[in-house]
Amino acid sequence: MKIAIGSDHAGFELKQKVVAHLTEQGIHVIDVGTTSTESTNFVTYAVKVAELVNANEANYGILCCGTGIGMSMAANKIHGIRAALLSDSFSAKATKEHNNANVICLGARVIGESLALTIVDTFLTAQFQGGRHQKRVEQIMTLENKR
Ligand SMILES: O=C(CO)[C@H](O)[C@H](O)COP(=O)(O)O
Repeated sequence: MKIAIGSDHAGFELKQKVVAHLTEQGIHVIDVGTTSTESTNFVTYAVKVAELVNANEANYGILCCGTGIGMSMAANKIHGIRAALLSDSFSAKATKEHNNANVICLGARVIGESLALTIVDTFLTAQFQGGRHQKRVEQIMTLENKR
């Protein structure tokens, strides 16, 4: 499995924790930056991660900013991306099982490191259930074709 990950300055420290956590598990991580806590703009990293997911160079994307909100807004503007802003493990499981999310967004100023890592693990190990959810995911994808 390959994971693309990115953050702005506010999400940088959490991103580093997630990178270390995934690398320890032998997961291939593509880190698109940022590389410090120096102020930067989150949209740049949301686009880089989204493009890696769309190019199938990464199976999933993880985005960290202060709230996760801006990252989710930006990522969801990119064709093919279904980004979920997560702050609990129930939703982390459900968004893979029901929505087949391909990007998750975390708010470093909202949730702690431990919960963030639990959310990441829960999302990555859950499986899309298909069935009744397949049509709903297709309906979401149809929406972006109408834009
Ligand atoms: O959460 C975010 C976007 O949703 C950003 O991380 C946040 O807006 C950055 O704020 P600041 O420039 O004041 O550190």
